[in-house]
Amino acid sequence: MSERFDIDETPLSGLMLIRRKQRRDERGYLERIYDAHDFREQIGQRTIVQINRTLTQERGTVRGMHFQLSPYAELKLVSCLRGSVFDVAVDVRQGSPTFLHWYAATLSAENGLALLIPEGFAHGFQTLVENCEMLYVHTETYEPSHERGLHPEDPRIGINWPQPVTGLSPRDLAHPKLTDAFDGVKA
Ligand SMILES: Cc1cn([C@H]2C[C@H](O)[C@@H](COP(=O)(O)OP(=O)(O)O[C@H]3O[C@@H](C)C(=O)[C@@H](O)[C@H]3O)O2)c(=O)[nH]c1=O
Repeated sequence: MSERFDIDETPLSGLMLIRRKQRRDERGYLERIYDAHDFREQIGQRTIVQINRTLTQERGTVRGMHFQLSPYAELKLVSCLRGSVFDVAVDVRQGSPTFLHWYAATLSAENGLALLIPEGFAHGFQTLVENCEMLYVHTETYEPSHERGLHPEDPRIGINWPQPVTGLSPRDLAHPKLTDAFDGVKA
């Protein structure tokens, strides 16, 4: 039990839904984004190596679905600090009973929700309003040669995006759709 967070399991083992508990006073609030002690079970021996922030201006924009291959596979804590996003993780773990299942949560500053996404998941999101800011806490360095992606509209995954998918980057548009040959990654 943590004073700073609710940490809940999702239907996909290892993928955790986090809720930040704000400390409010007349000035506003303080909330913790990451806590090595509270997340010790999930983080294990990993270390935080980078923290990134993005701004996405247009509503409906999708970024994703991204993951890195071993030895750069990573756990990431994904939080929304402004706006509201439909945040999605897809299980791509070889042999997983929930292989290619997806889980989504609406993340916003107001609801204080975040996803803690371990190795073996692809991640992406769709902005539900304009000007969404995301904060990523990563346990591995960015290694473009080991980056891979799933197409956000891959019919084999069937993510139920709340809005038409727009704003894909050239890289995300080029993600190939899955074939039977894809049996996942070692997590
Ligand atoms: C991810 C990343 C990108 N970059 C550079 C590469 C490029 O010039 C620019 C934008 O990169 P991208 O197009 O990959 O950005 P983006 O599409 O926002 O990538 C992100 O998407 C979400 C869904 C995630 O889960 C993140 O981990 C990350 O993959 O920033 C870094 O320098 N460091 C990084 O860690």
